[in-house]
Amino acid sequence: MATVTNPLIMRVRAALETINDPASGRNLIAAGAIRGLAADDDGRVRFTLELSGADRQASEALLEAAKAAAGSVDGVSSVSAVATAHQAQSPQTQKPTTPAGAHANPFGLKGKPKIEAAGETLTGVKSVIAVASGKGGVGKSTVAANLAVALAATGKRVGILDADIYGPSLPTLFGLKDKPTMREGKIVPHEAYGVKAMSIGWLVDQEKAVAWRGPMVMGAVRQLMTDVDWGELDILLIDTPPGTGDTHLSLIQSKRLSGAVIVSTPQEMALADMRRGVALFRQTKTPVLGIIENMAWLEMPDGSRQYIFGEGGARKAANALEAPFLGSIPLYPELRQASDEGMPLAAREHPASDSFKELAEKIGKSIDD
Ligand SMILES: Nc1ncnc2c1ncn2[C@@H]1O[C@H](COP(=O)(O)OP(=O)(O)OP(=O)(O)O)[C@@H](O)[C@H]1O
Repeated sequence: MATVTNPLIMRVRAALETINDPASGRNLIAAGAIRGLAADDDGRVRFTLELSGADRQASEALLEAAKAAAGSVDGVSSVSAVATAHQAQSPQTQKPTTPAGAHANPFGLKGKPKIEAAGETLTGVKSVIAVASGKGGVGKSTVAANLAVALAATGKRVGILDADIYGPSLPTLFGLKDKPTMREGKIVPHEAYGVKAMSIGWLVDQEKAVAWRGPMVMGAVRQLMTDVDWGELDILLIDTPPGTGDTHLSLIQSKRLSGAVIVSTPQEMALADMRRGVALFRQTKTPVLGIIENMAWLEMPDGSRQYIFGEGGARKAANALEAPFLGSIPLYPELRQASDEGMPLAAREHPASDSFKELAEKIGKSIDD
């Protein structure tokens, strides 16, 4: 294999390495799916995405993700790419109800109901909103859980689905340890703090989940969207794993996302990853409802602010991306403590609750408009 020395191409390759090919379980570069990658002096990048185990819908989603990843690289002015997918199954033999590349029953549920076709899922749910972050550990799950509680307090019927397969935190954040029950072949979500709550952590043994590859992850996400009895909801928040991977692709493929909210700290490293997330959602025509800055500052006893991760970075990045800036959540030791104790701070009196309430009102309004 020829050695790549063009720095722009090397950066694009690195970006493409963050996208997984669910069929092979390897990243697009390692899977050899990227062919003819080239860039000219003006930063115009082109490549062909060659997939052998994906159907048209899956390859379209992967193509969009690959274009978004390449397009988010510094120095890239445009991306031109096409997919040449070979059908994994012929149209006659392909089952229309399970997307190609997705494992049909990763939880091994007994009496597993039929996975419905995309478009028929979550019929009682008005808006499905993904909560995403480019980087891990920025407080995405904490924000999602508290936002759900704050949204419920505004009178909306709210559900939260913790789809962070490799690090589910909702059981801890809501203090719910018991597995959910089944009713008429559907999983019944827990109810806590006025919110219907479901976590992949209740269904999957964490030690096994770390070894899950793309098809299992995609199947799990599909099942969580279709096999949970959400009933009638105004908003379903989906807490996704950090980065842009199989979970995001499954959600995009389901065509049920009404929008995405992106959480970031003001730190430049987190913002760079956040831009990639924004690019993915935009390229797949998922509206970015806005950006939330978490851990924005630490309030000192004298009332001054310490900007531990830098000042105002997420607001500036949101402006540059022309995405709505929804607001900032400071660093509150009580927020961490309440999360560890399984009692979301948004359910109590605290300045953080006011911040979550403001965010909830903005998000509620953006989906009502
Ligand atoms: N504003 C905040 N103030 C204080 N602590 C916070 C704040 N936001 C999050 N935390 C704490 O930071 C840690 C990481 O938060 P969290 O698990 O929500 O991040 P995440 O982005 O969802 O992580 P992952 O990458 O594992 O999905 C937790 O201990 C949480 O309690």
